[in-house]
Amino acid sequence: MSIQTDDFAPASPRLVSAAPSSPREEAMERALRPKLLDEYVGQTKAREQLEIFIGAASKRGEALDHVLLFGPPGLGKTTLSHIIAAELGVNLRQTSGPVLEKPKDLAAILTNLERNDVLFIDEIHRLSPVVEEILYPALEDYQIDIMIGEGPAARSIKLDLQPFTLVGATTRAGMLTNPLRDRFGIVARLEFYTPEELQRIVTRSAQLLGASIDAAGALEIAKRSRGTPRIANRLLRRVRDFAEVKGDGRIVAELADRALAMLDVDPQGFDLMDRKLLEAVIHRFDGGPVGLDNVAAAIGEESGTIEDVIEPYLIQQGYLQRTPRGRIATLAAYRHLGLAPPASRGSDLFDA
Ligand SMILES: Nc1ncnc2c1ncn2[C@@H]1O[C@H](COP(=O)(O)OP(=O)(O)OP(=O)(O)O)[C@@H](O)[C@H]1O
Ligand SMILES: [Mg+2]
Repeated sequence: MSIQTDDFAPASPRLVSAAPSSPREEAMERALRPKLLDEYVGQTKAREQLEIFIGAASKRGEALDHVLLFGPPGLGKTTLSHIIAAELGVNLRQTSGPVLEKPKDLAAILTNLERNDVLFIDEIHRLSPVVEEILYPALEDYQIDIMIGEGPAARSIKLDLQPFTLVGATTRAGMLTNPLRDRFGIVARLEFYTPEELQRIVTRSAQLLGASIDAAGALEIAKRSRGTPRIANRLLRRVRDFAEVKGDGRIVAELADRALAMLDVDPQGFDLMDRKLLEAVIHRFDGGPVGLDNVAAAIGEESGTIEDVIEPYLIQQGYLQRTPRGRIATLAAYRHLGLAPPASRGSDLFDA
């Protein structure tokens, strides 16, 4: 009997979590992934940079400079790494920081790369220091030093590699060591998408899924997706289910609104977790400033998850501020929760 891996997914994964929630969802994502730069919506700055550098490298028949992609989960880092390889017309070899336990794991991959191939290392901030060490000469001179033999007879030999491009992805650029960061010639920071960009993504995905949607329906989903394509595609699938059961299958704004309200995704795209975080800062810590660890303890969430997944969007949207003294809830947060801001607060803290 075959086992459905989906059965092991948490019973109710956070609907607007930016992380993929199940193997089934990952398969769906692969199907919706744009394959070429032209289909990749938004991220104008990163796209323009890459277009030029990829064009130039291809023209010269050289390997593209090493690329670092960073930004919150679900914004398209993995997608972009596949596109880079496809645009260069080379193979993509994919691995991740935590998978590469020993130097020889990385050496095996490096020595098997063909000329100008792309090596994609996801979660590159989690490389172990010994593995990172052999990466430096590989990136700089396309060479690695490996040890052969053991004990007193052991010696190190240099091996030449084919020229290649490392594409590193991370949600935490701040956790990269300086020597590693310095070795990337191209650094692209992925930004949250605008509602209009997400509307294009939702429309395209609906087409691929054979779902019927109008422009306003797509925009309603887009506005409630926390600036994140992964969430937009997930909400689209849920709304489509709703449309098939409660409507005539067509996704229009009013139906999308009803479906998302039922799923507890509010008009800003915030879910229970976002509201819990803002409420904790306001009610338990008088609006802040409060340290990350205290917030984490108050809402029972890991501080890493708060920092990488929950708070970047709240900060970008101006609901939360990160200051040296801790997190502060802004006036917008009070308003969003229907609360009166404390009179004692200087209004200079808040954006008007
Ligand atoms: N620019 C884009 N245009 C269209 N679709 C996109 C774009 N970026 C991402 N997507 C969609 O969002 C999904 C998630 O993207 P992806 O897996 O590349 O994110 P990620 O940044 O690698 O996330 P993580 O940090 O979790 O690894 C993809 O399946 C893809 O369909
Ligand atoms: Mg990824």
